[in-house]
Amino acid sequence: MQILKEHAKPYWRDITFSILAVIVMAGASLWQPRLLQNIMNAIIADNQNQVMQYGIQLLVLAVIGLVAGVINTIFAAKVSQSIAADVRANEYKKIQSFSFGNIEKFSAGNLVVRMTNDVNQVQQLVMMFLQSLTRIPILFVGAFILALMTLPRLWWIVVLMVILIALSSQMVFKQMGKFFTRIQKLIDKTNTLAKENLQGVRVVKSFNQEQNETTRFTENSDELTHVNTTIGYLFSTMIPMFMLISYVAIGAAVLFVGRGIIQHPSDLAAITSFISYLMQIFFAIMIGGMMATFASRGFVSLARIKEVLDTEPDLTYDADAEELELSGDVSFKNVAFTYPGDQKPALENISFDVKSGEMIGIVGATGSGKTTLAQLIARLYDPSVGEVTVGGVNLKHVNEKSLRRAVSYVLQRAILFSGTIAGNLRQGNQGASETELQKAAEIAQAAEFINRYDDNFEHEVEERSANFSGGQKQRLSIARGVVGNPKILILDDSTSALDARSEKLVQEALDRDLKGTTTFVIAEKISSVLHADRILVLDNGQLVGVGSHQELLQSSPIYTEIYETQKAKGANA
Ligand SMILES: Nc1ncnc2c1ncn2[C@@H]1O[C@H](COP(=O)(O)OP(=O)(O)OP(=O)(O)O)[C@@H](O)[C@H]1O
Repeated sequence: MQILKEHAKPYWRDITFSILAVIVMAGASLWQPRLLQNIMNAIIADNQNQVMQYGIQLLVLAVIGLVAGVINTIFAAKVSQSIAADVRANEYKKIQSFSFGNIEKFSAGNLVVRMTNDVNQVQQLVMMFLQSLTRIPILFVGAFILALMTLPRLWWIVVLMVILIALSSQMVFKQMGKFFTRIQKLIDKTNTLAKENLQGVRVVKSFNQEQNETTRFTENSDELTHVNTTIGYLFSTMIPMFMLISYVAIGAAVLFVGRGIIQHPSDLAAITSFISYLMQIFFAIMIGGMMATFASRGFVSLARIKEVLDTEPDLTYDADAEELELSGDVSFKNVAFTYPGDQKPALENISFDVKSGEMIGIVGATGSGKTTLAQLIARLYDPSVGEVTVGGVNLKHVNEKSLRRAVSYVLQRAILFSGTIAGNLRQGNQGASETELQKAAEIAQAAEFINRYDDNFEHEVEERSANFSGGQKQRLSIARGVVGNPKILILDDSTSALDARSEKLVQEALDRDLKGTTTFVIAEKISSVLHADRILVLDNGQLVGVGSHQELLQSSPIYTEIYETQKAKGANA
């Protein structure tokens, strides 16, 4: 609720107009039966003048109600759309401040649902609130009082009908509330399944998993349909049930009034207006109940959005930290790191110093902690123990801009964004000139294929970069990494999709053109780091060897074993 209050503040004027319009609407609805009663009495009394007078009043009232309805809808739609847009923007802004760890905790798919489906629910909640929240109580209380005033001796019919409808609607709506929570969870799951399936479409197809994937998705989708249908059934039984109660009430009223109608002819007009009020009470309870149930769905969404907005980024930058030109020196001092929720540390007791301009290879078995180490240099996570410094500055106190300018991290999986090649490369350096783009592309061995396009760097990158091969994506990703001429470049297995010749050309170009840059090359194949100044050998999260290739062959059994195994397989040919 706090979120709604905060986001509603800028729109208080529109909200006031909308609520005023709704009050007028409710007033018009309540006054209509009264006027009809007056018209009928005038007809019975054969007073043509009064019939005309009330008839005109009825017409004016209808127009007022209509205009108020339109005004209410316009303002309610405007306010609900604006609040939803603000909530969505704030959520997006918050998510941008999240660390890797924060995002992993929610999962990307789940965050997308919280920014789309949940925001839509909140928008509907606001709309409903502005259209019905004031109207329903006014209508209920007004119709209740007016019904009693119209035919006071039938008070017991009104009270009995209210009790019966309220009790049965409470039963039905309580049941529905449970289903709405379940629907939300199923929508989350459906989205995750669809996203996983489409993103991993190549795996699905190559492993012939279409049938299994379809079954998994269908089961979930069927359950969603089942819950939605059950809600539909509940509605379809609820409405006739409520109608029955109100018709019995109307029947009773007609019966009791009908007996004395000859003695009291004015009761004929009163009974029509009494019936109208009974119907208004009935609709107020039913719509109020429905609103409360739908609102419960909106409140579930609000709570999910609140969870995102209330999450503190677990990695923040000191706003007062001075912007510096960081050097390429990197130090790890007794660093240990455990992923959130994990028991076992991914890295333990890591210490080393790297000087500007050095080329450092990082090798080790799968899961030994190579990527984790690289992520600590780029400050995607903070170490659990110890400290990491870049250019002599502890990363916990570094200026964010300085760090991003100094460190460029080319990820294991090349990810490009839809747009143009130039747009993607400039993510590494917004102000890069055409010449700088060309230079970066040449280092990454991407110039050759980019220059083959008529539109060169303006060539389009499709969604999920589907129009590029794995090797081309990696080259573009490397080009993006070097275009800013970083002080520190981390290549996390970034040449794995390149043939041996291209890989060698990239390494030679890096040696030649990024001379002062400290380069960390994470590689599965030792052949990729043979020429490194030093190689760090990781094993099960521990640093078990540091030295040149030749030194490690003398000093590190683990390194020698990996090297020999790869040599035997011809991997380093
Ligand atoms: N996001 C994560 N959450 C929890 N545990 C993780 C996460 N990422 C990695 N790990 C765990 O941390 C350990 C080190 O993983 P890391 O990715 O650093 O290894 P790696 O040497 O780079 O492996 P590879 O060569 O396969 O890329 C592994 O045991 C892995 O399961």
